[in-house]
Amino acid sequence: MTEVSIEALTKHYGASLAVNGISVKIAKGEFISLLGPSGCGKTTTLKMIAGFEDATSGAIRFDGQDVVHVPAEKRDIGMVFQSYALFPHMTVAQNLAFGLEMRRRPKREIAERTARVLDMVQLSGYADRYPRQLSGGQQQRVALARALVIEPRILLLDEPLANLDAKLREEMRVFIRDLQKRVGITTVYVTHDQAEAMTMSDRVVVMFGGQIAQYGAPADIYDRPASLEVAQFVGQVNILSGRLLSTEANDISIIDTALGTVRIGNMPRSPDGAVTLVLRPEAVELFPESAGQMGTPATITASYYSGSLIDYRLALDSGDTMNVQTFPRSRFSPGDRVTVKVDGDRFWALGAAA
Ligand SMILES: Nc1ncnc2c1ncn2[C@@H]1O[C@H](COP(=O)(O)OP(=O)(O)OP(=O)(O)O)[C@@H](O)[C@H]1O
Repeated sequence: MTEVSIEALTKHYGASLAVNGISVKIAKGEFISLLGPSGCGKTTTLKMIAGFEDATSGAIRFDGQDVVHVPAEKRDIGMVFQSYALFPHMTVAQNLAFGLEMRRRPKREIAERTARVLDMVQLSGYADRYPRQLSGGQQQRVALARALVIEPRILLLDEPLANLDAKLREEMRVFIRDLQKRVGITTVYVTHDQAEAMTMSDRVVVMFGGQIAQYGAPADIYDRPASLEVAQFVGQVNILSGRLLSTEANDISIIDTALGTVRIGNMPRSPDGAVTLVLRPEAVELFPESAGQMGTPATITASYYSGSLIDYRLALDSGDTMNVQTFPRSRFSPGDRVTVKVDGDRFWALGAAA
């Protein structure tokens, strides 16, 4: 297993800055995702780790050794692309054997390793098929097998599931993650799909405009986003403006919001006392007004049913609007009067220390 350390890595394409001084440490055997919108520099970062692009400046270390000047073929990387990139005129077994033949491994070893890795990706019976005789998901598993059969130090995947349909994509997430854990290989995964990054990764690097906006465990990024941009990129969010009323001795701030007073720890100091709070739609509970619960009164303005969940839009009596997501246990209709309740620790103040 290999530790990867990226330090102040920068890439210019002419005058444009694709990657702007990013630093990331990836522990041995860790699975991290580079997550961000199109053009944020994910693929360029991956290509620099692989050695397909030269860095303009900065360091990339594998177990402490700077590989910036090591050519791609000597970096010992396994790579999987969105497009599979299988050799169409070769069978599955030949596709897998190719990298080992290039490394001049003995025939017997090639046969053994190919069979073992095909078994790992559950394609043992498919060795003699050609790529065109396989489904998209099977082709991607062959691409994964081909990357792993050379027993690389690091596995790099660039949007590997983007060509698959939604259901298969979800199955493949679990498949790749399980396989990665079994093999125990340090892995960097590029995606613009937040659900994919969240479900698969130990840690997620959120990138915007060539820079790192946040690097942390999925739950930290979701529950304690570093900025509004991160909060919005990784899920739906309600934004509430608040006003600091007072601060208690234990550094708990009391904040006035449209949902009542909220207590928040480690708040950043703002000169005018203004605070921006974020609240995930599923952190909100709704009760019929007739139930007489304590909370904030509101009216349902729209509802969207999606099977397992319902999304509501609602208008608070104060005039603020909110999105709420619930299980379809209690069904409300537009016009219904409701009481809104939120557990105090579900609020997150932007700029607060995580
Ligand atoms: N070979 C190149 N020459 C010039 N500019 C490039 C080149 N490759 C990438 N860029 C630019 O660098 C920036 C980062 O591109 P990159 O492909 O790394 O983004 P990305 O986050 O992977 O996006 P996507 O999800 O669309 O692949 C973009 O502005 C892109 O236009």
